[in-house]
Amino acid sequence: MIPLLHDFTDATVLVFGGGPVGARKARRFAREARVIVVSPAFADRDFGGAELVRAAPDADEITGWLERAAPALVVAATDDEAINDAIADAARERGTLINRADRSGERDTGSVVVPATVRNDPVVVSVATGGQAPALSKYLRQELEETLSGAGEMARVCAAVREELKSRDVTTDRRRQIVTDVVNSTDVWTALRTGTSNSSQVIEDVLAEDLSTGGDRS
Ligand SMILES: C[C@@]1(CC(=O)O)c2cc3[nH]c(cc4nc(cc5[nH]c(cc(n2)[C@H]1CCC(=O)O)[C@@](C)(CC(=O)O)[C@@H]5CCC(=O)O)C(CC(=O)O)=C4CCC(=O)O)c(CCC(=O)O)c3CC(=O)O
Ligand SMILES: NC(=O)C1=CN([C@@H]2O[C@H](COP(=O)(O)OP(=O)(O)OC[C@H]3O[C@@H](n4cnc5c(N)ncnc54)[C@H](O)[C@@H]3O)[C@@H](O)[C@H]2O)C=CC1
Repeated sequence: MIPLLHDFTDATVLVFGGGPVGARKARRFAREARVIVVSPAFADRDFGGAELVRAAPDADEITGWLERAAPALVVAATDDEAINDAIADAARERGTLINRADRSGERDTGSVVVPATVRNDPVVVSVATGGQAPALSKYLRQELEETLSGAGEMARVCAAVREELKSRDVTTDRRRQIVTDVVNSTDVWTALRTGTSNSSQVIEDVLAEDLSTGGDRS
């Protein structure tokens, strides 16, 4: 499987199953998509503001739900394997992406996996284990949270520095070198992580340094 980032803005995600797993998937997609969760019962969990629809569709009613909701992605998170099979079949029939929460290993066309994800916006890192050890994905996600601390700020610093240097009379090679130096600078990481210097201060310092070295460091 090959990881891709998918923009779900303005799209609908249809989740079947209102247990803890359905809730987790709903929360995940609700940060971007319109999420509808269909289930006869709902766990006392946070569904991320998703629309909850109380119903227990039979296998032959699933296609109707997909036609009405026209989702970009369907999540099968019920505890009924036959229903999950019907959901996967109906999604495949429509060419809709399908995530089965009760399967790992071999996957059919159009099926997708939800990886463990850590964000420090706009930076995002996802982990998967080929379905072999979701608990390991979760563990590594927790480990990565520390590594990613300050990475969002660092991304904003790099973007601002690149933008500003593009408008100055600086060669491409030199611009790339400066940005690479910033990313590799322990001092900048420490400043951003500890808050001793904020991103605008760091940007100012880096650009002042460029001016003072006359732009001929390449
Ligand atoms: C294939 C996949 C399909 C998919 O759901 O997309 C899948 C399938 C299954 N998960 C199962 C079990 C558990 N899943 C978790 C947790 C997570 N599972 C997630 C993803 C995935 N799970 C996809 C593969 C990702 C990969 O490749 O690693 C995460 C990363 C993302 C998310 O769901 O949001 C989220 C962590 C989020 C986080 O915290 O960061 C825990 C731990 C816990 O709940 O604390 C357990 C119990 C411990 C264990 O068993 O490992 C079972 C057995 C069910 C049973 O025994 O009946 C199946 C079915 C099977 O294996 O057949
Ligand atoms: N991918 C993952 O991370 C994990 C996946 N699983 C798998 O996911 C399944 C769901 O896990 P939980 O949420 O813990 O189970 P659960 O049993 O707590 O929840 C299942 C939900 O499906 C609903 N449901 C039953 N029939 C339905 C129908 N016809 N239409 C819509 N909803 C229906 C139930 O009312 C219940 O709310 C498990 O059976 C297991 O196979 C379990 C743990 C983790």
